Amino acid sequence: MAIIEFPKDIRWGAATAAYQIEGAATKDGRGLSIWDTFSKTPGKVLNGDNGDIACDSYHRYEEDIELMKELGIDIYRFSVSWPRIFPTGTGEVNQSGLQYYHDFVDALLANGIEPMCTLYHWDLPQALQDKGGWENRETVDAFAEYSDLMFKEFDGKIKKWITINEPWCVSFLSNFIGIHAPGYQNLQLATTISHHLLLAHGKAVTKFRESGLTGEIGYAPNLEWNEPYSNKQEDIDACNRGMGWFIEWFFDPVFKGSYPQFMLDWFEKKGVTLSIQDGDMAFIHQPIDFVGINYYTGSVVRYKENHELFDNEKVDIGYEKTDFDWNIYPEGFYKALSKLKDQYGQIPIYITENGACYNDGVENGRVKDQRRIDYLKQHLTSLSRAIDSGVNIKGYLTWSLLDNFEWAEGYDKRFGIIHVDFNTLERTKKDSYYWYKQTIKNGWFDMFY
Ligand SMILES: CCOCCOc1ccc(-c2cn(C[C@@H]3NC[C@@H](O)[C@H]3O)nn2)cc1
Repeated sequence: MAIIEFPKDIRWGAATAAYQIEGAATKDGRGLSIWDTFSKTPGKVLNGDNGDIACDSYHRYEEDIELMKELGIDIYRFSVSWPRIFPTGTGEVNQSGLQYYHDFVDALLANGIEPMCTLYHWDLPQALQDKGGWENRETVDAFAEYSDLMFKEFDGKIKKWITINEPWCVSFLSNFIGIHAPGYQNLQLATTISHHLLLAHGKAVTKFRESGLTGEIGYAPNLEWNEPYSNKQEDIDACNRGMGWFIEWFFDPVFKGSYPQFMLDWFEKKGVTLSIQDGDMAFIHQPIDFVGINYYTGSVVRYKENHELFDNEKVDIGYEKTDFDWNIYPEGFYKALSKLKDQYGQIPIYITENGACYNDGVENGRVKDQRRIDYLKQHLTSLSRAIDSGVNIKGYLTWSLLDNFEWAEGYDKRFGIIHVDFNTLERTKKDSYYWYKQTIKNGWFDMFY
């Protein structure tokens, strides 16, 4: 017996995002997003998949909420499709879009499930991209306008707001590595965008505070753990640069009011500079109520001269991997959360994404995804270790409730605890759904059962 137990007041939830599950891409006045454009650009998304239909949750959310209710979660993280509210990103409001989210949120509340709303989960209105997207500071102000409208429109219904999901993915994965929308490969552009995203976060927080509305607001960075291959300083430094790209670069401005000097110096060596205007850091640095942490994987990393962006390389030392070919590295989850506490103090943390890609199918009405159960056990154990070590964990929301559109991987990569047949849209509860349901009910689990 190895019982892993959780505090009685921890929140248990699940997470999704608009473009990945809603479908109804042109329904009821929704405008185009950069992911509508990107997914229909040949070669960008595996199998040419797109979000036109996805899980059709736009029409099936009542069924999804029934599944959430049976699961026993008390909080559900979803995102709002910005182009459903402002079809061109700013200006005229689409009342049908607002009404859809009122109907959805009302149904959550009627079923005793608290909505946690992500305002930006990557589906930038294409009309804003056409004017430079996140490189253009006008997009920052458009986001503040959109956020302000949402705060006031949903006052009293939504009390947990997330401004930006995974700013590292939005900036560097999408504009330097280039595998996500809009798909550029320019380090200066990506770094400028990372600053504008944090500024957008800050201006939205300002709007929220000025509104005087009740509720909590935060953002949801993602991070990967880097474990030094050896105790050689060059390997340790190589890991710190790799993690600095996810942690210090996106945490220091918010929690310390400045970018980390070691990262600024490194970027300067790469010919990259940041144009920070007067007042920017004050917006970014203002207090927030929680931080959402998205964790999936970690790697062993060592120094490699003149290699990639940070003179480092991942070393595959044979860790078991998910069907996304990511290391299963639960130790990194515990170490990352401990690092956040050591460096930034007792900020309230919600785990806003954690889960695994396993592509098990339906056999005789059942999905035997034991590997996902094992992944969840290992990572929830790391979470328990972090809680026992004093990390201020407020909740855990698994990614994801449903199999969905996994960006550049399309529907090929399944993260759900509920299987979705993308031909029939039939939902099938996986073994992991039942395991998670029991764990939520008990508030504990047995590692070996
Ligand atoms: C070829 C080089 O590749 C470099 C790294 O490439 C990636 C790709 C993907 C990710 C990635 C995907 N996810 C899951 C999502 N989080 C938000 C939610 O929408 C989930 O769908 N998190 N991180 C990271 C890095």
